[in-house]
Amino acid sequence: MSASSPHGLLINGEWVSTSQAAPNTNPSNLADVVGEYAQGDASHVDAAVAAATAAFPAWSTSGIQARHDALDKIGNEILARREELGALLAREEGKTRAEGIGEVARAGQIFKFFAGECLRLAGETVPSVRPGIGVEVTREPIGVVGLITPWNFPIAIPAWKIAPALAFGNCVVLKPADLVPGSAWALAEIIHRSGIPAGVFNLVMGRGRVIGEALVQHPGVAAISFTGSVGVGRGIAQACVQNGKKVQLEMGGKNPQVVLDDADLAQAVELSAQSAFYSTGQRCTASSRLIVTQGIYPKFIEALQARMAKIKVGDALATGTDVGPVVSQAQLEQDLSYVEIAKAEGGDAVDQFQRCEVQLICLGTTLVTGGLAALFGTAVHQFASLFA
Ligand SMILES: NC(=O)C1=CN([C@@H]2O[C@H](COP(=O)(O)OP(=O)(O)OC[C@H]3O[C@@H](n4cnc5c(N)ncnc54)[C@H](O)[C@@H]3O)[C@@H](O)[C@H]2O)C=CC1
Ligand SMILES: O=Cc1ccc(S(=O)(=O)O)cc1
Repeated sequence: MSASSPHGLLINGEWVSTSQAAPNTNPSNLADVVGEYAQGDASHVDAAVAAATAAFPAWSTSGIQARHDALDKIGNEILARREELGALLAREEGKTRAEGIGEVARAGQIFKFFAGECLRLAGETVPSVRPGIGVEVTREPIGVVGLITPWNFPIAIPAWKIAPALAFGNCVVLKPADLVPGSAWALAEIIHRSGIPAGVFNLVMGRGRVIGEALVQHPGVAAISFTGSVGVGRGIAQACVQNGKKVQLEMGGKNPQVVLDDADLAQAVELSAQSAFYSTGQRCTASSRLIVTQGIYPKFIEALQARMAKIKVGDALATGTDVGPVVSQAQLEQDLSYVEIAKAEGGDAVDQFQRCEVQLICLGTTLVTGGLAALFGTAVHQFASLFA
């Protein structure tokens, strides 16, 4: 098939169509379908792993200059197309256009950084305790790596994982998040045209329980790198240990922001507002818990509420929007359930809360005050523009 819609899988350097495809919907406007994207099954994982396995001997010995040149070229194209790809990202994920462009630029820089790393591959020689014996430490590729990525950074997190894997001579099967296949597909298309050999990089889109699990269970996959929820990550860790695979996990976090009596009020308010609400709070580094000492508490809360009132929530692509929609209806429902938990755990009031027009999946910005020690006692990674 061609690279046109429905967007196919990339296996062994070929675009592959499937019997199933899924729409990629704009969370700012549910009537806007970004595109149809192929949904693979376990047989596509088998084919992608076989292609990557076949490509591995040549790629892993291809030389650092060839790998540098490929990654540098990919990085340059991403950077040159940052506006277009940033708009696509904002359209499919709901972060604002500026945030989308910033993320795309970051992805381009990541490829260029790892292009540089190809050229300074180093090892170590260390003396042994046994006379006349030397110890040499070298870094070697491990084979085929399966990369499973989340929806909140649809291009930067794939870039974090793909670029170093390729730089050090591994071959890749990427399974992007089902909600946001568009940015990953665009990235795959750029990688495909960069001239890297067929099979070195493969894209298999589809459901986590189908494609993700098939990758994790596949005997031909030497390592898995995963970013996503705690529950899924735990299951992946167990399966990888059982199957003798290397595994790298980045899962939920719960980031508190501490504001002490002697804080610079304006700076503390700005950092808190940016950290909690921008990117719709859908960021591993977002703060979701505020710990404020008593001396500054009243003026801090008042100033934070005034700052929140200025945040414009709306269509991610519209001029002037500060905070775009929540990524999906399911995530919105999860976010709303956290507001209820916060209230049930002793929150006094929901001070700011906006829901947008029918077409928008929006949470708005929410602050729950009071009972701070009790609030969200569980280590929930809430991913909502919500401060408790
Ligand atoms: N630390 C972070 O950056 C992230 C944290 N999260 C947290 O996870 C919550 C839920 O987000 P989800 O998208 O539902 O995360 P998720 O963990 O379900 O999905 C992440 C990736 O894993 C895949 N996946 C799902 N089930 C799988 C399975 N059984 N085996 C292998 N792969 C599987 C998904 O298709 C996706 O590509 C968020 O609300 C947030 O709290 C989500 C994304 C990123
Ligand atoms: O989810 C957390 C996250 C993901 C990506 C980045 S960056 O764009 O690479 O800086 C930051 C935070």
